[in-house]
Order: sequence, then C-alpha cells, then structure tokens
Amino acid sequence: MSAADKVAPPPLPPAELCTGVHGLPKVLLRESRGSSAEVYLYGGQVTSWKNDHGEELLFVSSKAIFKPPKAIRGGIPICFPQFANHGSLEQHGFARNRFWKIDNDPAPLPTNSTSKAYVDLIFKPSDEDLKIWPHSFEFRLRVALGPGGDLMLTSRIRNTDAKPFTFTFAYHTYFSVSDISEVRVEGLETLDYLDNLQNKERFTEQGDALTFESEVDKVYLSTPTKIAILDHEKKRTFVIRKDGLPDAVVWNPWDKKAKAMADFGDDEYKHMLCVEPASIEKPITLKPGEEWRGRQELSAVPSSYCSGQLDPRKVLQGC
Ligand SMILES: O=P(O)(O)OC[C@H]1O[C@@H](O)[C@H](O)[C@@H](O)[C@@H]1O
Repeated sequence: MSAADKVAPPPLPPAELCTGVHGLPKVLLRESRGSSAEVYLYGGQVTSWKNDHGEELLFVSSKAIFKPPKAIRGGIPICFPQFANHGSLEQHGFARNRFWKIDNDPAPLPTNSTSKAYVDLIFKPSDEDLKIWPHSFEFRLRVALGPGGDLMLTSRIRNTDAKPFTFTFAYHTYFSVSDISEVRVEGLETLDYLDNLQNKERFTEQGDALTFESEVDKVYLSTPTKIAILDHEKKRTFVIRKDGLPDAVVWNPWDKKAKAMADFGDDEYKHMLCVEPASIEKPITLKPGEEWRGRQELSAVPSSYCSGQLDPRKVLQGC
C-alpha cells in the first residue's frame, strides 16, 4: 500500500461516553490540541484534566473508591446543597454521591469558545432526596475544555419548587502539586477567614502569600475573582478564575488526618492542595423560578510564561 493509499484514522470525537472504573459511565472530553478531561456521571465529578503534554493536573487518590455511596476522593467534587457540616445534611451535601444524567437539551449558555469539547449534565432530586431536602431543583453543569486547554465548569441551579430554598456550594477542586512544601497561594493574603480547625472562628490572614507546613482547613471570605497556586518545583502556576463564588476554601489534611482517611494514601497529602471556589458565608436563596450561576475556570501555565520567574503579581494581573 502506498503512502497515498493510507487513510488517516477518523478524528476522535471531542466528547465521548465511555466506561470508567467499576463500569461507571464517564464522559471523555478531548480538545484538538491534545488536552483532555474526564467527567463521571456519578457525582457529576471531573476526575481528570490533562494538558496537551498528557500531564495530569488534578489529584485523585490512588485509594479513591469509585463506588456509591462514597464520593470519589479527588478531582472536582460538587458540594451542594450544603458545604461541609454547615447544616443538617450529610457532609458536603448529596450531589457528589448521586448519579447525574447527560442533558441532551440544555438551556442555551453563552459561550465565547468554539471548542466542541464539552458536556452538559443535569441532576434533579429523586423522591428519596426530597425526603432529606424537600426542595425541587434542576442543577445543570457544563464542563468544557477551552482551545488552550482551560477547564471551565458552569453550574446553574434553578428553583423549580413553589417555595424559596437556601443552599451553600463549593467546587471542591483537588489540584495536583509536586510538593506541598514548595507551593504558594497568591490572592488570599490580608483576607478574613473562618478556621475550621478552630471552631470556625474568624481571623485575618497576614500579608504574605500562603505557604504550607501543617494541616490547613480555612474558608477565606470575599476573595478576589482570581487566585493563583504557584508550584515552584513543577514551574507551573494554576490560575483559578471564578464568578458568583465569593469564598475560597483552602484544605490540606496533612499526615495525621491523611492516615485516618480510608480512601486517601498516607503520604498523598504532599501532592495535593484543595482550593475551592465557594459560596458559604452568605448562603444563596432562590425564589421559585429563580436561577443561580457559579463558574470556575482553571488554567495551568508554565511559571516562566510570566516573565521567566515566579512573579505572582504578574500572574494575578494577567500577563
Ligand atoms: O472527607 P470529605 O467529606 O470529602 O471532606 C474533605 C474536606 O473538605 C474540605 O472542603 C473541608 O473544609 C474539610 O473540613 C473536609 O475535611
């Protein structure tokens, strides 16, 4: 067969439904320049985001249990309708351990990207869910990869009930980092936070970038729309852009708590950091028919992208 006779393989679809761990359905997203993402219908949870070199950017525990009723440990769990134990529901609400559906007829969403690598999911409460949280809603989640490999999550929650309801929310994003001791977070300095390790008491952060040398579990309040995680060893900076989500949780369990979690490796705390765009301090109330939107957009750029050094000011201002 001559070279001319060879037929190029058909391009891989930008969004494909396939089977993941333990036969759980997942959607694989592929952007034409090589970046990719995976979304499990269980939890509507992103479990992988890779750049165009195939490097994984999110942390998923090697001990993660991909089986209901436990939520998957890592990626981007959705905390709804309750963040953590801020209410009477189970920890982080129930959206993260329910099966979502593919939404084949999503309400239009303005998009400034031509990428076809996206999926729309929908979660509506079952009769059982309504017994524990008696409010009907439609939760639409779009997960999209931008042409440069950015990962975008847009949540739209509509009150389809006859009475108002109130909720808290977080994108519980687990970033993969080379070494937690080498990581700095920019954008949260000087802000007030509630310290979950000290009875949710309110403190004010010092003027320096955050660095990590022990367990941290803080809810930063009224945060800027842009936060950066600088990974010195990897020479990579994650930039989080967010909308509709004033708070940001920063969590790392460190060694003792890591050992106490069955679905988390003893030393894995060294290689992850959760920075979670959220709405916690001021819960959101929706009247019947009203819709709320919350969005997070993640990019991973080489630190050298901003003038050859780690210069957080330039990252935060955009280069
Ligand atoms: O083990 P879970 O339920 O996934 O929660 C993990 C952590 O999630 C964080 O968002 C909370 O601030 C922590 O308090 C909590 O420990």
